[in-house]
Amino acid sequence: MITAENLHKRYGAKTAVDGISFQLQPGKVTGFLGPNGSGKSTTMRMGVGLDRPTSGSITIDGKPYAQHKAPMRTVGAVLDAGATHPGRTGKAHLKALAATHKISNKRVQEVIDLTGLGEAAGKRIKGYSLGMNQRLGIAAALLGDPAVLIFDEPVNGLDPEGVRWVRRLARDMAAEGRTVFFSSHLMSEMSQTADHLIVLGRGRLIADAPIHELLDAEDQQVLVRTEQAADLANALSADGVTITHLDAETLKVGGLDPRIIGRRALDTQVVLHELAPQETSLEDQYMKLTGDHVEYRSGGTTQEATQQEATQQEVTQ
Ligand SMILES: Nc1ncnc2c1ncn2[C@@H]1O[C@H](COP(=O)(O)OP(=O)(O)OP(=O)(O)O)[C@@H](O)[C@H]1O
Repeated sequence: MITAENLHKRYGAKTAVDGISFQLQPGKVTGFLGPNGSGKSTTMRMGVGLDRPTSGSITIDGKPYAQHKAPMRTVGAVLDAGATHPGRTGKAHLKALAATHKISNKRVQEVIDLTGLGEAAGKRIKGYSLGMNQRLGIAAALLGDPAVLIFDEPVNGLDPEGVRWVRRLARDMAAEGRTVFFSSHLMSEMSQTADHLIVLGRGRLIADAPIHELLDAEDQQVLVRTEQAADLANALSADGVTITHLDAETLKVGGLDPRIIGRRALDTQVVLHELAPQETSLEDQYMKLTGDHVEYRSGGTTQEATQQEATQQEVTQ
């Protein structure tokens, strides 16, 4: 279990993490989302003792990382997959790490097999592709068979097969009862991998919820097709209901459950040709949540920026 309590980190005048609290549960993949510079890596680094909180705490199973006697057996982390000795072979690197925790060579071979490093394990790390480096980082994290896994952007630079592999690994590890904390800014990745999401914006917590809640909580839109669009719009109109006429026979309805729309149509003898709830994508949801918390914005027109701000206002209202 990973617990953050009022965690702060400042670098000089820069506040990287601004008073966040959360508790991650075992048996779940928790996705850690946020725009560039929002404090994800800093939080993870503090989790494994590579950075010290300015105030507050982050603990693993009730203790700061550094106080665990055999940290590799408690937490496996992939924070900077490139942090290896380039002249060593992957296997030598893993053996050296294993030796620090009295982990057997048998286990070294197990993680080599588990991560699909295969023959590459016998080659020097300097010749590794980004994907091989990621696999090596993950192999190192798994060496101590830890109950907590912290992966910072583990799918970065991986090919589609590699991405699928990491996704499956994260799910399998959680299914075994481990706590899996996984950062990415690929929303599609999160929607397929995470059970729970923690979203940061400019160092602050802006969401901490099961993924389905983030998707369902949104005012779901329902597409309705009928030749009696005007009659149906009349029957549905009420406070809190938004109705957009997309064309003469198509309405987009917000603020009403599709079952209620169907029931009203029946009551008013309107024949429906289509009644289709529109999926809110995690991507949309994420843009809405973080719209106001982006530190590094890519060049866009003023209109785009204004629209983004308008969207944010809708969310906060
Ligand atoms: N060692 C450091 N010294 C000074 N500022 C830092 C340091 N590390 C991080 N920062 C700043 O803290 C903020 C948070 O950075 P962090 O790397 O944690 O964000 P992130 O969410 O992981 O971003 P990304 O998705 O780009 O990796 C950024 O503004 C960053 O520039």
